[in-house]
Amino acid sequence: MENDNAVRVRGLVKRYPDKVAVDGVDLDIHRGEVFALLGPNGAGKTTTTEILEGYRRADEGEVSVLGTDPANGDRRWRSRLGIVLQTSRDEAESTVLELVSHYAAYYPNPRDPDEVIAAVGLEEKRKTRPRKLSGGQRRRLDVALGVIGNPELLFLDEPTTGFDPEARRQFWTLIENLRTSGTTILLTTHYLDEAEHLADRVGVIADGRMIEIGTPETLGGRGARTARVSWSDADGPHELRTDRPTAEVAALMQRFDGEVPELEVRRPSLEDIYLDLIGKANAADAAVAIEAGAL
Ligand SMILES: Nc1ncnc2c1ncn2[C@@H]1O[C@H](COP(=O)(O)OP(=O)(O)OP(=O)(O)O)[C@@H](O)[C@H]1O
Repeated sequence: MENDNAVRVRGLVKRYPDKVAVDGVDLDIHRGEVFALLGPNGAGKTTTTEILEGYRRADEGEVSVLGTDPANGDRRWRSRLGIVLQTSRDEAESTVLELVSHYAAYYPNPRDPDEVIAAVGLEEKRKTRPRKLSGGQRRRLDVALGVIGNPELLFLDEPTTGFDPEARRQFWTLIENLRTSGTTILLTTHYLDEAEHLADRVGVIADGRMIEIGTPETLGGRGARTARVSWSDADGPHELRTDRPTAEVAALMQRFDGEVPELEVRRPSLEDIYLDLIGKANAADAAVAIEAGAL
């Protein structure tokens, strides 16, 4: 029987000749959640997801995706996945509608091509050939092809790279709708606001290792970190750190007898926390290298 997790990974290792790309990763992705994998360039995100998708073989570890080891995944198993790769395909001579319909025919239980095209905001481009689409529109087409098979688990590798802000917001709505309909989603992204907006949980990977997994609100102790209250007066800008920002703001209001100039209350953003985690991981690696006499 399949367990409750869409993805279960234990001790995953992948070595390339001159690099350990994935170095003992553990990961659970619950059914129905949006999980964002974050990490700097070269951290091992794509390698990890490609192993989950069955495109690469693990060297060590246990991997289960929808109850199956991807190394043994058959066509039926594959039809339950949706995959949106980083680089888009270039099917030259079909229109958007023809292409999406063509992909639909590969799946036992596809979505309606017109509905999917509308959901990604390409209705007006139904009759257009992909090479005539803008970069952002092509990405939407990629997403349409990824979801046409009505996947239980959708892999999205940097899906909104090249999107304008409006397209990104529309895409987020699409993902939220997929999540509502029960699709499990593994997202890799370099946009921390995207992870914050979409993900139930995020995992931060650096140099092949999973440094931390948590919700966007609590990662790296974020929820417990102190707030910064800043304002200005005749002496210039001021800032203080406090666990009781409301009381500080109330005191400032009294002092200024109303409006506090340039008042701002700020808690660490997910980006602050992420950079902190990555910085600590780099520092730990450097310390190990010094100890080993490598630096
Ligand atoms: N086919 C390969 N042969 C050799 N080394 C590889 C291969 N694919 C990836 N690597 C190396 O493995 C490491 C992890 O790469 P990976 O593509 O998984 O990182 P990533 O986190 O997805 O990065 P990005 O954010 O840039 O997409 C990198 O150092 C990369 O150079």
